[in-house]
Amino acid sequence: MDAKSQGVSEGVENSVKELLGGLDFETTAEIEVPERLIDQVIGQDHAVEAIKKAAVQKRHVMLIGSPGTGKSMLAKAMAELLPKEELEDILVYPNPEDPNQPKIRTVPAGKGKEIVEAYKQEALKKAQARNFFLFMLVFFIVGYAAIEGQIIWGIIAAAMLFLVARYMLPKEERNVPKLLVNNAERKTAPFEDATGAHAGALFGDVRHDPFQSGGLETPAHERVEAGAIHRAHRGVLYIDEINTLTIESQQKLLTALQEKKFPITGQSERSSGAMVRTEPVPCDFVLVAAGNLDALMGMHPALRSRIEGYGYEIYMNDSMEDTPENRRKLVRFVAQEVRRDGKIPHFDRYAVAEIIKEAKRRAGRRYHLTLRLRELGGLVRTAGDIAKGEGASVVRLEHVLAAKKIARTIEEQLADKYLERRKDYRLFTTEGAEVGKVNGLAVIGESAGIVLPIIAEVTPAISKEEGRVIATGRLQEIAMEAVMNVSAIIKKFTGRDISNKDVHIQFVGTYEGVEGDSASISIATAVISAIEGIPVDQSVAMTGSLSVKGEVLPVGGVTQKIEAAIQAGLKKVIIPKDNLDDVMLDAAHEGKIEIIPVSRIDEVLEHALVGDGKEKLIGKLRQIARV
Ligand SMILES: Nc1ncnc2c1ncn2[C@@H]1O[C@H](COP(=O)(O)OP(=O)(O)OP(=O)(O)O)[C@@H](O)[C@H]1O
Repeated sequence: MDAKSQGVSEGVENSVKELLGGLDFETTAEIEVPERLIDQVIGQDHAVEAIKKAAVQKRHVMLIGSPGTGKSMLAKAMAELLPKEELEDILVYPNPEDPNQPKIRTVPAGKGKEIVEAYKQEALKKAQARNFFLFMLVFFIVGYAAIEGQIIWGIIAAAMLFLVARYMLPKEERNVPKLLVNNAERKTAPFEDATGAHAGALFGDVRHDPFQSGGLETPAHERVEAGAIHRAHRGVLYIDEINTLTIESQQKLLTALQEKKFPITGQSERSSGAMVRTEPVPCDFVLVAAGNLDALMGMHPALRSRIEGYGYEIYMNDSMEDTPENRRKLVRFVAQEVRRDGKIPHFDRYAVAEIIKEAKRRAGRRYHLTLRLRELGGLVRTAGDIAKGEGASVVRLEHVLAAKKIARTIEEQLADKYLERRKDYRLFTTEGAEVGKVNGLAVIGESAGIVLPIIAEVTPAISKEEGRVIATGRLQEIAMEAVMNVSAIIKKFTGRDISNKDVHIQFVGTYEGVEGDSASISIATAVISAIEGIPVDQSVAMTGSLSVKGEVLPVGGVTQKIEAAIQAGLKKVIIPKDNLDDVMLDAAHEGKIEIIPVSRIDEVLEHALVGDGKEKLIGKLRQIARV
């Protein structure tokens, strides 16, 4: 469908084209996706280079960074780069000299299965010959007894013979080796994700045998189970949140890394498996350890230094620059995710543009695109599911917008609830004018905006020596500092001596998680309004930090704050001029509020205050500012 038939104006079409980095396509079905996983990784060029080098040199890698930026994807990609020809199968054999120390053999990949099959055939042949002999013997005994008229005794004798043969004679199948690690069907080197694995799953285990004698027991070698370190032999072992492994496990991991082989023994001390210990089992893997910065703290120093000394440590990017090239990569990302999912339809260009807009919004940084691509991929899938549910053959803009409503973060959902509750109590007003009351804006968590009303009252000082600034509501330290700065400005700009006054500032209904000094222009406005007795327009919301010179400085989360103001029904929003480029409203919010960029406090007051006295005050402020 072209722009005209979708009723899209030329202006919108141009901005979509810009968002798509100039790419021209109808749906993502036309976008080429590279074959290899490593070429699909977006925005982590440094990590990709290191992984490629590490794969050639078989080095260990440590990836540190935020969740969902592609750490496990890189580890998987590394497994694809390792040579498949070197893969081996690992077999465990019974040891006639010491049954508790099974033997270990390696053979080229694919051979293991053949060997086990051959042993089984051999055992079957022997068993068949023995059973035939046994059958003949029973037949003769019973036959002979029948001739002698002693059939009952004959049957008893035959049964006993059968039991003896069953339990006493050696069983050929007990000598069949077990295939511990089977690489026959592999198309690439193994990738083992051992995140959160307990010791048994990581280092292998020997199962407990409830029947330990009398010919009923399962031979030790059959009870041996390989661990992730063994299955990762000649491939990649990936462990996320490496610091959550016990120190003992990290120590063992270090030994396995150094020795490149590690015997398997029963992990549970009181089980019969604990007596069994195999010969060392090969585990020549590349370790890709991952985690956030905390992971480094909780890591065994020797293990860390092993990786440092024999590999690469990489810090993952959280965002990438917003360039046409990188936007094109995100277009490819949508195509990749659609193909990977396999069940959702492809996206049309407007839907992809909205995803890229969201990537800008989520970056939380000017001129950047987010690289928390797992979350963005979640949005892609939700939009796909909605489209599919409707029976649509392509995912369109409306599906992405609907998905954005569903795929809200916990913080955003919390903000919704907060807003709902506050509507009940009407903690803020959206019309009229009031003295000393301002609709400030704040963010909770990283992703949700809220309206944060601020009230200021000025009273004669209680203390005889000097007035004080008293802040109530649960203010965090930074906000408290903002209050202090503001009082300095007030003294300077109002020209009034407030040293004999107490200024009370209340953050209405604040709760944990609100922080930052982004409320300082709101505080200043509320206090100035209270001192001068000039009312504040309640249909205005504002955010911005204030310097002691009266400049309005940029703050974080403007988009989310503006969205909160729109949802609260406010008409105008004052933001720092420097934040104008950070505003990334989606289609549902665009044009719903008047955005006023400002760079000085007098501009804030110009737009926020109403009534007499206003012009005089602002004139005075400007005069002071010029001095
Ligand atoms: N840099 C990237 N390039 C392309 N796709 C990505 C990237 N990062 C994440 N993805 C997508 O998100 C999915 C999840 O990412 P992945 O599991 O690799 O994240 P992670 O960093 O290992 O997160 P965690 O530490 O929480 O496990 C990937 O399978 C892929 O679809």
